[in-house]
Amino acid sequence: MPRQFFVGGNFKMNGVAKSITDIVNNLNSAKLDSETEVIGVAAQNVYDKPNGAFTGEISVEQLRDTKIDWAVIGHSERRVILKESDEFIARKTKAAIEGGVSVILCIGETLEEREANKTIDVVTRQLNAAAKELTAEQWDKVVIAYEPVWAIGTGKVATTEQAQEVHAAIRKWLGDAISPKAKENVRIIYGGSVSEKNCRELATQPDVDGFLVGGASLKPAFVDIINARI
Ligand SMILES: O=C(CO)COP(=O)(O)O
Repeated sequence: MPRQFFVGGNFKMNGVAKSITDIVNNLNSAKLDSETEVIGVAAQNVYDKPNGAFTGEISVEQLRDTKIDWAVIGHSERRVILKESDEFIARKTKAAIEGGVSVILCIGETLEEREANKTIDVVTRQLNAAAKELTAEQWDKVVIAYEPVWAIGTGKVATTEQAQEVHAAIRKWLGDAISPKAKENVRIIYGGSVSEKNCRELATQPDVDGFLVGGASLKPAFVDIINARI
């Protein structure tokens, strides 16, 4: 079975009731590619402990209770601004999956790391941390989002070759470190300045299984990105 194309919108800390209602109404009235999985509502974070005195955090159980069954974990804005470590992100990923919440696990290198030819080392380190916590079967509940930090919110998108090269390396890692099944089935999506202009070409790449869209997900053009394959 081919991997189902997967598109998520990451609104980040943007929007108020009126603007989000407009976005949702636009999506509901648009004709969306029925072969693309567009996730409903996802959390942008979750804590690794089940409950307790952790002011400001949200638990997996609380997400499930509000019918949220996806969480974005490890976004570079949390790694960089909130100083979340690979290990903490891995523990949160495990807690989410064990509690029944699927995870969009974000990884990616900074510009400095890319220029030092460390891209594959960095994404492998980030993935290895998650692999320490998860069983091979639990990777069924993970979508990996490769988001080069230098491409996020900058308008500087990775070229199709740059994206495919890293996605292929991640897929190889899945085979070597997890299982042949994970290599075949885990979706690897790209994020970083995806727009209605560049999405079609990126979507032609064999290991680009979808997108995680920031700024453009707040605009009507998000529909064109969801429909990148038609
Ligand atoms: O961070 C992103 C998605 O998680 C990407 O953001 P932009 O699409 O705004 O570059």
